[in-house]
Amino acid sequence: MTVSDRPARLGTRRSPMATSQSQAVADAITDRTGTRVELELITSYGDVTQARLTQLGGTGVFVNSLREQLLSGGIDFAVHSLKDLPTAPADGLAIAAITDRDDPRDALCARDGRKFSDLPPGAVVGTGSPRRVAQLAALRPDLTYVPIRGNAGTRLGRIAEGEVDAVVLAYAGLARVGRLDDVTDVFEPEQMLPAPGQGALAVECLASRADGDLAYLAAVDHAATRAAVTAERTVLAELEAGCAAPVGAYAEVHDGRLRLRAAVVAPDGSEAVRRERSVGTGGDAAAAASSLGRELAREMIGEGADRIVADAAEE
Ligand SMILES: NCc1[nH]cc(CCC(=O)O)c1CC(=O)O
Repeated sequence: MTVSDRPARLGTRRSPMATSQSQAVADAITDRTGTRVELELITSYGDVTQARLTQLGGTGVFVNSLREQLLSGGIDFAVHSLKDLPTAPADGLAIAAITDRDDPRDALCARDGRKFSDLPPGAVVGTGSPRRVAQLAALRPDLTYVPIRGNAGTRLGRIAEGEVDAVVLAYAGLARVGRLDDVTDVFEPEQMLPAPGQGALAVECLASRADGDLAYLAAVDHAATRAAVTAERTVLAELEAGCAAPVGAYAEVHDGRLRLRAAVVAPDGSEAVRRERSVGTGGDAAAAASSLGRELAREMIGEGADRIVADAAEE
């Protein structure tokens, strides 16, 4: 028998977004490999705390509980939003697959169907992400940016309650919770670069099983997405920045080339380092992607990007 009797246990956070994306990955695995997959709901610290993301002290608040379950054998593999995954590799764990990326852009959901350019001066925009605040402030210093927490539904609720005039969220996340009707504008990468890894999902498991009994997970790996997010995450790692840093990075494969764009923007939008660079994707794509990210980051550091990151971390 090629298909195991016991379904594989996929660990996921409990939020509607997490369970929706985890179910999509579970279905893709079953479609491509015939392996049955069962969701195990895990509560994470990031889900229960009301603290601002920037005050939680470091990266990984959403992934630690899942990783504990992987290491203790409570689950077989976990699905993470790649942008929530720290760039440092975790001891004993491996990224067995990175699935085909969903729309990586950020989206605006505003009262009265307004576009970003139609928001009146002083309008209140809710977002807890320093990357979003910095890039938005660079475009519209005349708006007021306030932190906001909670899942997508809670954040969208703040508009109806009159607390904010608009919120900015990942388009992919809104799609996963069925809230695309709330989107009134979408930011192109030329205006605002997404978080490294935004829109992509990672399947993580014990390193010792990735080439063993869980080798079938490679069936949902997507090579072009893996190359793109490798380049983006290398920029973040080289800048010694975490997921709460004002760093945007986006790479895409086009006509056989991997094009990487990145921006580091001061929290008030007053200062920015933006660069882009591309490389041919023939040969070892993973190696080309990481050297592309490293070279771009070095250029940016030469222009003071590391200082902007360090200053932002002190605020
Ligand atoms: N930090 C929370 C988080 N992690 C992943 C997504 C969106 C989906 C994705 O990028 O895959 C979100 C919500 C948001 O940024 O609006």
